[in-house]
Amino acid sequence: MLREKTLAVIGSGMMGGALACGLTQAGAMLPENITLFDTDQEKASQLAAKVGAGARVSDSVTNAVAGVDLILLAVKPAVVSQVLNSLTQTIQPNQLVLSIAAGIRLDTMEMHVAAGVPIVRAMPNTPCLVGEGATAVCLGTNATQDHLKIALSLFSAVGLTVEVTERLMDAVTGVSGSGPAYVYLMIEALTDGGVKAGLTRATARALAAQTVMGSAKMVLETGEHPMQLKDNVTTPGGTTIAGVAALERGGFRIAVIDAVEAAAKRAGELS
Ligand SMILES: NC(=O)C1=CN([C@@H]2O[C@H](COP(=O)(O)OP(=O)(O)OC[C@H]3O[C@@H](n4cnc5c(N)ncnc54)[C@H](OP(=O)(O)O)[C@@H]3O)[C@@H](O)[C@H]2O)C=CC1
Ligand SMILES: O=C(O)[C@@H]1CCC=N1
Repeated sequence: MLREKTLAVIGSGMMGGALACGLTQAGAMLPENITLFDTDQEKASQLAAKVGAGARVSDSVTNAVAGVDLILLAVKPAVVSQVLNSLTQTIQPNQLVLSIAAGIRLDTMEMHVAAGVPIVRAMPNTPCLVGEGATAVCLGTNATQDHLKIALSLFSAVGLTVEVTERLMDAVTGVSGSGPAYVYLMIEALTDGGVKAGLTRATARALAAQTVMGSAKMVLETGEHPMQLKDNVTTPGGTTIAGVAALERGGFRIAVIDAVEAAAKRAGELS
């Protein structure tokens, strides 16, 4: 179903790039069905080369979206309304707008499109690039179950996808939209710890990243509570409990909770 669709990606930055490349790498979309637009045309051309042979670059946002099935808004939140305003006459109700902008609500976007245009709001994350994204979607007033199916098939091609009510989108942004950054800090810190303990940086980084990936897979695949999985690692009187105690002394858990809360609050401010 998705492979026959045409897609315009507006904004060739980190997330537009992660989705466009992730979708073609997964074989979910054909490069020749993807048109890229960015105010910096060179950036769009560089992305097109990564998306694959046949990916198009448009010289204007109007030309990019005219007649395509799907329009992915991957610009910064502050310019979403401006981009939609410039396209009010162009976007038709038989097209589907997908916005990934943090904080920008459906009702705000609906004010800038013609009557009947369906919009799906989504919050993906950068691991979509490697098919391991986590995305939440919610439907605008004119979006039907068919539009939901299309959105789910698009984001599910590059990872896990859930549907939430819109009031939870800022929370999603705090957990999984921004979450990869917290995990990278953890990987970097684990790596530094390994280097401090005598490992080469390359070895420490590989071990740290694989440990994060393996631990995440254990949570997803065993269905066990993370606390149980943690207990399974902590041999009585052993090494792990010494490390866990050090993390608790450093306020690790509350620091992560505060990070999610701060990011969610910031998403709310962007609206
Ligand atoms: N990065 C992430 O992990 C995630 C980001 N998002 C959302 O995705 C969106 C994009 O974020 P991100 O990719 O990080 O940002 P980037 O700045 O990397 O990408 C946005 C791109 O859009 C370009 N741009 C600016 N104005 C226009 C315009 N009018 N028309 C077309 N292109 C334009 C920007 O150019 P210039 O740099 O010159 O402004 C830039 O190249 C944001 O709304 C963000 O909230 C959602 C989930 C995760
Ligand atoms: O930092 C940001 O605002 C975007 C939204 C979620 C991840 N990156």
